[in-house]
Amino acid sequence: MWAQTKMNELNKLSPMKIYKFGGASVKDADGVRNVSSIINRHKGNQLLIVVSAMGKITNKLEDLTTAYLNGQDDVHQIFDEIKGYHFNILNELFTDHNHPIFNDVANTFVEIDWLIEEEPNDSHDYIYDQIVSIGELVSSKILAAWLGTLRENVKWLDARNFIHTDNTYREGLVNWEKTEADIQKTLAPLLAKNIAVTQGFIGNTSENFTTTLGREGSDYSAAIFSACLNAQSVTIWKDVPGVLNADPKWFDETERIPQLSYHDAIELAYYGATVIHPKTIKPIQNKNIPLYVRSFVNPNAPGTDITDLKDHLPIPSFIFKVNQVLLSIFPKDFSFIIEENLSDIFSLFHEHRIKINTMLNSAISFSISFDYNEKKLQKLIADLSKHYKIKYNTDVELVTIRYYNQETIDRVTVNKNILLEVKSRNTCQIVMRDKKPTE
Ligand SMILES: Nc1ncnc2c1ncn2[C@@H]1O[C@H](COP(=O)(O)OP(=O)(O)O)[C@@H](O)[C@H]1O
Ligand SMILES: N[C@@H](CC(=O)OP(=O)(O)O)C(=O)O
Repeated sequence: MWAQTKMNELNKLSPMKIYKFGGASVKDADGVRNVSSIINRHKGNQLLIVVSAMGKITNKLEDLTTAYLNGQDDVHQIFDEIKGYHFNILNELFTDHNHPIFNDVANTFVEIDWLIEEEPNDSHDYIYDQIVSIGELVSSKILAAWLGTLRENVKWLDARNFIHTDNTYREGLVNWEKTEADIQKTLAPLLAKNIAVTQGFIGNTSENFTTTLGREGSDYSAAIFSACLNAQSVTIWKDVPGVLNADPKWFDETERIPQLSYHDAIELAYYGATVIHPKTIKPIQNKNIPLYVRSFVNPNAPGTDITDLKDHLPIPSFIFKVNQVLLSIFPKDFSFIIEENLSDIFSLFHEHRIKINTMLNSAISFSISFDYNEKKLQKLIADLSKHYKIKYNTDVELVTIRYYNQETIDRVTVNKNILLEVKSRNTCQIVMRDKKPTE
């Protein structure tokens, strides 16, 4: 009660805002300039900027990790490409090559140099986090340095001093109590006098080792900071005009959703609308903080406001996932699938870190669709086959329609064979594949 009153007072006095910029927004020097000009429109302090690694650098850092762990010859070549990419951006931004940012970035990369000199004896997930986190550290340093040429009171902050996690490397679980305490004690007073640039995606264990929060986790970082600061709002700047009723990469005619409830946003993100990371909404919903999705290409355009709106989505929304596996599991003796079998099956999915996208059970089979990954699939099948008979199809698609009707189902299933269909009151999921020309 006391803490809540104190937080409300703090909020009244210092209405902080959070801006989150993803990799696409800072993929080159023009991107850094554009992002800085968006930030620069904000008057005064009390702004925290959360930034991801530049462009597709996280994928490149993943390649580097794999090459190092496998002892491949191209480790140094991949690392040089990563460094070259960042130094090209720096050279384009800063004419003064004595600017301290050049050394700062070089020193950050030295962490990787030291690591890859040694044999990879630590756990693979630990090594992954130590390498991949460098992407966010470098991008935030570059953005802060460039912003510092445009305005005063810009501070670079290490998110690892605030976001505390357990030691589940690659999927750090946030210690909310410790995180909130540090953010309120140290970050809130700093933001009163500065605007700060920090990293998405990364955290720290109690033993001071870097963790990551799961791929695409920077939106989630922005939500953690917002919730712990009791911020006035959080804005995530994207390459799209807002949340649309389908991914424009797959759908030609999309519509922007101007207002969205937290509830619908959670559902869309959960089913795979990649515009928002699924973990993002809950922390800010708990504090009733509005989430604005805006276009960094057109920063004055209206976008989408995600709030505690009571109305549901005004139009049906579609989420496509390609490259799915549909796997059906049968008891070897053709007995019924019972709770004990389900418990076995779910444990194996959990053990192999496979996220279930949809499932359906019948008397003698249980069918599940999930993202295709050859290695994980083969290991899962090997384990399941000990007790069950397995049938599976790869290369199938999953479409989820929120607020569906027959017309929308007919629209997405033209020339498709439906392999599985699951309906709840508001959501329909269909696993399907292209009809063969003879069908
Ligand atoms: N319903 C949707 N509305 C808008 N964009 C969507 C939707 N579903 C998927 N997307 C995709 O999300 C992308 C933006 O998210 P993402 O690439 O993760 O951003 P960032 O990495 O910059 O944070 C868009 O380019 C778009 O292809
Ligand atoms: N760079 C990390 C974290 C992230 O969220 O990035 P982005 O905001 O560009 O999706 C990743 O690619 O997974």
